[in-house]
Amino acid sequence: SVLAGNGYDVQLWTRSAEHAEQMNRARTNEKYLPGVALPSSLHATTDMQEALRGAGLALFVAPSSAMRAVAKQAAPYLEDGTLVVHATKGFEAETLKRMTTVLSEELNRSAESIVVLSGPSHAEEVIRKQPTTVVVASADLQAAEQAQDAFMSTYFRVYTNPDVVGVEVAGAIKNIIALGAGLSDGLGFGDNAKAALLTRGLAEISRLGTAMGANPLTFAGLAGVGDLVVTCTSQHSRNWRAGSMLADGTPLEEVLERMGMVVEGVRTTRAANELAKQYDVQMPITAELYSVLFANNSPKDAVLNLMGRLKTHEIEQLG
Ligand SMILES: NC(=O)C1=CN([C@@H]2O[C@H](COP(=O)(O)OP(=O)(O)OC[C@H]3O[C@@H](n4cnc5c(N)ncnc54)[C@H](O)[C@@H]3O)[C@@H](O)[C@H]2O)C=CC1
Ligand SMILES: O=C(CO)COP(=O)(O)O
Repeated sequence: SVLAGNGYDVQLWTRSAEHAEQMNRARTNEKYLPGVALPSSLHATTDMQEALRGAGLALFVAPSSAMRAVAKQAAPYLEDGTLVVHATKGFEAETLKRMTTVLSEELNRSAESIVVLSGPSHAEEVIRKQPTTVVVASADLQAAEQAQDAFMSTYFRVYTNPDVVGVEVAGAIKNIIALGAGLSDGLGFGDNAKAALLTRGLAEISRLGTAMGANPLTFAGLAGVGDLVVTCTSQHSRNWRAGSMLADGTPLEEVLERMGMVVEGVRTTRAANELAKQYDVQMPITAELYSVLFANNSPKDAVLNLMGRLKTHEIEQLG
């Protein structure tokens, strides 16, 4: 909708013929964003070749679990001059790879040329043209600026950042913290607990991100603090909602079924738990979430474990 509003002809690819037909007929997306009119220059299709023919820009936004499969389907039709952007928040579960790596491998182009778009941007608000700010990151500044120009509008402000690793890690890990914030609210804890989760969650994001090569300043930006705040506090957040349902003892499978939309934080918790080992960094909130999601630990015990950790410094001591 943002791109269509900026005057581009947009082809929205979906695997579901029924969904494409519904959107083209009713000019709304009843399944995911009901009741809001879609721009007239947006056309839904299930034909990947049609979607990519002559495209100036291709935005990949499948769930992380489907990114490789979707990129595989796109690869034969993607033209050399098409700018590749993605807005997916997660890692590939089996390989722990970031999304730019997965796209680079499947699309047979350098990871440096790919752009990631991230930041606090719930679709429910963007489609209603509510003021939103995001960041586009790429090792190639020209590519980032091309994406910035394409998406920038009166209600959608876009910043560039060269730190792809930082932006991708922040976007993925904040979903774990949002699950925790939902759990905390669901357990009836207050604002102090949520502020603690956000702040110590940011410490976890920064620790893993910098170990993976990110610029620590990225985590103070839109992809870091910005997205953490929105996902931990917004009524729209799928991860927050899933966390709050888990708090009352609803089994994970049932929570995911009831959500009916991707809850990236669940798979990301597994991936981040592995990455923490690989990079030898402490991620206590992630570890407790892992134990709740995958080892039947109770949310209350997870809180007790976090509060009962050995005393430590807030930041590393100098000298
Ligand atoms: N919803 C939001 O406000 C935002 C979402 N994101 C990110 O965008 C990504 C997608 O999230 P949502 O659109 O919210 O999820 P969603 O669950 O609402 O929609 C996912 C779409 O992907 C399709 N899909 C799933 N598996 C597929 C496959 N194997 N092949 C083809 N299509 C497949 C589904 O049919 C559905 O149309 C996630 O990584 C999320 O973190 C990022 C910013 C904001
Ligand atoms: O990343 C998002 C907003 O920026 C969406 O988060 P949820 O998946 O928790 O809704």
